[in-house]
Amino acid sequence: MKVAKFGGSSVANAEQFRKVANIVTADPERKFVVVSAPGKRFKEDTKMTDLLILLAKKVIEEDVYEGVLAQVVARYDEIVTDLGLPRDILDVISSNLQQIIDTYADQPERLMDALKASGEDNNAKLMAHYLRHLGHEAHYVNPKDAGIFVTDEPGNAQILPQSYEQIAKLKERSGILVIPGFFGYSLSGHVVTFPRGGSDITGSIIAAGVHATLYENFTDVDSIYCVNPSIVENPCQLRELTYREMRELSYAGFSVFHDEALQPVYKLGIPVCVKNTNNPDAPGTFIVATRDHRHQPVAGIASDTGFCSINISKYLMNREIGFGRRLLQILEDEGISYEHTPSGIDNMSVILREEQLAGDVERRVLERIEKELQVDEVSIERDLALIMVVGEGMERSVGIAAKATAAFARANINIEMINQGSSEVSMMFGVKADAVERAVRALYEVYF
Ligand SMILES: Nc1ncnc2c1ncn2[C@@H]1O[C@H](COP(=O)(O)OP(=O)(O)O)[C@@H](O)[C@H]1O
Ligand SMILES: N[C@@H](CC(=O)OP(=O)(O)O)C(=O)O
Repeated sequence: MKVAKFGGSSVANAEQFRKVANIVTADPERKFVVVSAPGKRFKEDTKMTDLLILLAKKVIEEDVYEGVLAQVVARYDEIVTDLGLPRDILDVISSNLQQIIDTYADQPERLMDALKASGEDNNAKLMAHYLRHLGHEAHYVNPKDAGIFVTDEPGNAQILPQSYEQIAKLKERSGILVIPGFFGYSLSGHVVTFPRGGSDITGSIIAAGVHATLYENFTDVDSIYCVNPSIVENPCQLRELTYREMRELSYAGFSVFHDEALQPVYKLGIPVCVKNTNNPDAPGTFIVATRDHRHQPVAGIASDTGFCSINISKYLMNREIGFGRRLLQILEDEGISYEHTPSGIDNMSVILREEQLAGDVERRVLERIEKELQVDEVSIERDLALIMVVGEGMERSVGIAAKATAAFARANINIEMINQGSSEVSMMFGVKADAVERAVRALYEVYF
């Protein structure tokens, strides 16, 4: 049995719904279908989730929200009308949205999560309805009914391990089961969403729970490419990636698959296949436990912007036992997570996402570092981008770093920092954000 997850672009309008129905019904193994909320229909379009976030903000700020609510319903109306489904479904959707607004008007976090989740919830109801309309046995399954129980962290849920036992029972149900992605329920019964892009996580949870033979992740590209296709035109397609490579690449910027979505499946060795809804005959990319990396030690190059580096120097830092711990404790006290900590004998840098230093946080952190650690100097370097070169074969290949540094030199790009983890599956380069695309292209030239 397979789990097929369809991303927002795959369910953005009626034409996409038809493609999904064709794909699902073409293979009787595709029993579990996970859907996202409608995504963008064209480049400048707004994703349903973003529309729902705007709606929640308007309600929270006690602003006029009816116009945005009407836009949300209009998107479903377009799908219902084009598919020729009965219009009373739209009344159910409208009253469901109004009920969420009325119930949680004075609980902003709950309202935000419930409205965000409604995007996938209503879309899953529509998809099940459409499959039945075509004559197939299909059922909408609410995540509570499926057994998806999560931590109570609004917008940042994590699956609770006890969920899997109940999810396994889905196998006993008949027909195609359509499950909304992106959210679960806390043990106290509240809707809680995963981080953005989290429908991939739902698909993986269901795949692990039912011990699927394959988790198919349908999106809008033929495969995972070795670099982001918006940076390099027509880059090489990857046939296979390992779980470790994909985890590193998605964390570092390959937004095609959520970086937290591999955790449920990798322990069970369930393969993931990323495929194109618009071209389902293309073989796609398989994410598996091992691959033959002899001919291609580097699997991919990912990049992301929005980082900064807190640079600290103190003479004889190397003699001060506990310096690193006390520095990281300051960040922990502020709830800040960090990415890397490159260090020298008398200096240490902490690289983190810039947005975490918003408001008063930056001043507090810098003051505490100066006062409590008695440093000689502390400064912040902004507008950094991180580039991650990833590949299982890098560990056994000589000259990978040399190729990168030579490529940067030829392109006249200054490397702000270099870091390599002990697993040697990845190598990180920090550059100024305005040079990142040139840097990725330069690396692509030498590795592929
Ligand atoms: N290395 C990569 N390979 C393929 N796609 C990538 C890569 N990096 C970024 N992407 C982007 O990811 C997009 C698909 O992810 P997403 O927009 O989340 O799709 P969905 O709507 O199916 O959830 C692609 O259209 C592409 O622009
Ligand atoms: N709709 C949610 C969850 C999701 O996974 O969407 P998509 O499959 O379109 O990335 C979001 O936009 O974050």
